[in-house]
Amino acid sequence: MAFAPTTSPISSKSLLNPSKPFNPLHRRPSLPAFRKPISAVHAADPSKSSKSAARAIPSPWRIDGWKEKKALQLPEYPDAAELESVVKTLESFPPIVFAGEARSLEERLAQAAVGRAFLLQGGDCAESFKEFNANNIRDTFRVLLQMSIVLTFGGQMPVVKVGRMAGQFAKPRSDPFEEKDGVKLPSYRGDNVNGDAFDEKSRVPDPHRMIRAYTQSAATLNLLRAFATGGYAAMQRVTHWNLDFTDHSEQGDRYRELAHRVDEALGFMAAAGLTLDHPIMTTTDFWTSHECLLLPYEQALTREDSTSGLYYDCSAHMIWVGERTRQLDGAHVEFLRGVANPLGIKVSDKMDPDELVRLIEIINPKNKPGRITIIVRMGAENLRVKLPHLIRAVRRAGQIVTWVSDPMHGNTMKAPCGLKTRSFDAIRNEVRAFFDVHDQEGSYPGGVHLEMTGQNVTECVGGSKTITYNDLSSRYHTHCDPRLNASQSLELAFNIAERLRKRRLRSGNSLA
Ligand SMILES: O=C[C@H](O)[C@H](O)COP(=O)(O)O
Ligand SMILES: C=C(OP(=O)(O)O)C(=O)O
Ligand SMILES: [Mn+2]
Repeated sequence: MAFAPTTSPISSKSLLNPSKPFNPLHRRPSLPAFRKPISAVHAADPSKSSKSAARAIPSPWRIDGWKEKKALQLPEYPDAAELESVVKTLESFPPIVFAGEARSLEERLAQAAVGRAFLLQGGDCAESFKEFNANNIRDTFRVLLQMSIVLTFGGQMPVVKVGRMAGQFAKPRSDPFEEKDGVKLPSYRGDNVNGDAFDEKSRVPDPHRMIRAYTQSAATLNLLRAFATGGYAAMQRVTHWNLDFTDHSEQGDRYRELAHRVDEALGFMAAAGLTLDHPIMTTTDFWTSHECLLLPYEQALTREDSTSGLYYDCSAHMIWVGERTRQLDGAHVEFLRGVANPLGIKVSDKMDPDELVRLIEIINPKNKPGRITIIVRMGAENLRVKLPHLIRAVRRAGQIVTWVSDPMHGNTMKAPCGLKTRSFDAIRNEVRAFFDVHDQEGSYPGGVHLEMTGQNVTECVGGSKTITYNDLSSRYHTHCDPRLNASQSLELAFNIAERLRKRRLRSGNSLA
């Protein structure tokens, strides 16, 4: 349970000494044994090239070893001493999450890898300092709860809820500069780095922003924990989670109908004498995640876990490497291979199957189930062509991964008004293609990764409460990419639930 007390406290020794060298291959014998590491298999196979054998013996990992590699998308801070002092301050702060929580998420993701659970990962493209308030946090949490009920009902399997929340503050950009009316300035890179106002001062990277991001993440997680365990998320409140503006809409009605069915089932269970006040019914599991981009911040929050001897990036339960920073010999991959959190890898149509296998081998040499989630984001058409090759290569290599669809980032376009948008139809089509390919390949669609909000924004076009290009500017609040609003998110959840239901009926499979 993510928000239950951890069984593996962080040692004070490690808090004082976060930079002790550590080799991820030297794990404690008490850890569960998994399959033979793939690197070991390769090393023992004389037919493998010496290049492959060399890959099998990675150099020992150090917490700051990434600094010796090429790092893309990192800001250049004007004052190195100021950066150093902020990093020192962050190192002295408590971790935001505990290692034990990350481990329990990894176990859940291992279930999703084999079709026994489904990941629902969602939240803002970029959290912001300006929009930091309780209502925003509550509304996104609430729509995720609603979606998870819809998905649980369709799939009849546990839904693993992970927010792009409490730390999603740093953004990679396609262009290092932004130009407006003949003025050229460095691009906005997320509130953890610089400001989004279009003036020279705002765009200068400021390390002190990392302190603000840390405190906002801690406060956000505190409220999420309170909602998750303090009664708000109790199953008996399933009919209360409707958002005001979905009250009189198609998606609101569909949700209400389903919530009443759940409510009736709870009534039946209570009448039959089953206790509904067990924590399973009164609390929920919720984890946090963000892109592991701003390495000085991530390093500063990385601590050695005294129980396992492993290093965890305690800025979030799960972190992922972005499409733009996943180079095999790059700084981000170097950092990630040494932290024991469950990790995501974003994958576009540019990913070559062999490269994916090598990347997985680098960051999961022990082939630990649940450690690697492949987040596919390439648009429906590309996906139908490319994903089968990726699935086959990974399967051939014997690697265990959780396949997840991000139907957002391969579908970004410019509306005639100049705003970035995404069409609901294109998003739905990519999810559909993702399920079709897994049906065809006999593999498992393990989850979805969405940019979404509980607010009634107008950022993506389409959906049953149709948003047109003309509507975009009325409530376009995102700080980076366009998000699904609450109604569009629910609508997509109903679509996905239907696919999960069909798979379940076809396989005659139930978890019971
Ligand atoms: O969120 C993802 C990326 O940071 C984003 O898609 C980049 O957007 P850009 O192409 O406007 O830089
Ligand atoms: C930057 C992101 O995605 P990608 O790396 O897939 O472009 C993101 O998830 O916001
Ligand atoms: Mn994005």
